[in-house]
Amino acid sequence: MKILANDGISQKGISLLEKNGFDVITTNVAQEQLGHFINKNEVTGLLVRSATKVNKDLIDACPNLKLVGRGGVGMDNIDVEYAHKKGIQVINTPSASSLSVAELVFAHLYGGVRFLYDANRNMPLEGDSKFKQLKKSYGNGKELAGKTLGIIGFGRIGQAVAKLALGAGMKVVFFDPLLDDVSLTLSFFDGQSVTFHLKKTDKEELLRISDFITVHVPAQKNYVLGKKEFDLMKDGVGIINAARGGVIDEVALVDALESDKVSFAGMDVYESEPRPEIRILMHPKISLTPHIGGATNEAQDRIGIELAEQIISHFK
Ligand SMILES: O=C(O)[C@H](O)COP(=O)(O)O
Repeated sequence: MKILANDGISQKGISLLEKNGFDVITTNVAQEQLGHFINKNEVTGLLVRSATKVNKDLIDACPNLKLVGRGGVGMDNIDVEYAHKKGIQVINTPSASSLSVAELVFAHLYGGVRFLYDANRNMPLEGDSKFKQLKKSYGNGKELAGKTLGIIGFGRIGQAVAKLALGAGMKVVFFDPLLDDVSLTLSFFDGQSVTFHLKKTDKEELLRISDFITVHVPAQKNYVLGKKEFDLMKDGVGIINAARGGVIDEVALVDALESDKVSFAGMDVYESEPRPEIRILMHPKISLTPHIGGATNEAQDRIGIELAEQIISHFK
């Protein structure tokens, strides 16, 4: 059986598949040529990340496709319902990248409260006075410890973020329409553990009391944070979006940054991807990353292995 990993797959995933008799192709075929390539090479399993779109057109063009695997969490680039209708199995790896996304959220948070994104851009090549001036302008940083982190969406990634926050000495509040109380156990390297019991907070209350807000929900039809929500927030709040573009209204976000309602934003995903709007790209109070939440060696290894194991058990 031939598998095309069109957006790449870790070597560990490839090796496991090959050891079990699968033929793995790792070429990146352009969207327009994908249907032709799949048919010509008799590919029956297509693996993707977020770049390749598995839409109705592609599914219709590939009648011999039996499985689509998403290396990652979000399935918004796959027409899952239509694939199922055509008898195609669709799989993903819902938990393999949670910790990596959570760590990126913290990279944005720690970077935000100490102005790292701006300091990097502005460090002078020479000149004592410019250095002194920057030292002063970045002289009112904040500690995360003791502050309140509001987490909207409390699935695997939201909970992984919460664990890091609790470990960093933050107070955590969460809102998730599907959950009430959650117990989280933090395990330490020496085998000790601590369990925290968290109660769901009302969304409005979360917006009012949080010093930082991070969103961890799937792709949405409506904004989760727009003008109405920004208006309710504390002055100087920090905002993180490592979930999906379209979850936060970017026009309202830029307005809130300009009025100092929001002090900084950390963004890994954009309403317009892969080319974010220029006002987002150039904004001095936004820390930007190019959709790399799950892009660590560890997460990609776990993803590759999990995909391979699911494929092996499905076809054997
Ligand atoms: O949904 C996901 O798993 C993340 O957004 C990662 O997307 P990527 O696989 O394109 O990096």
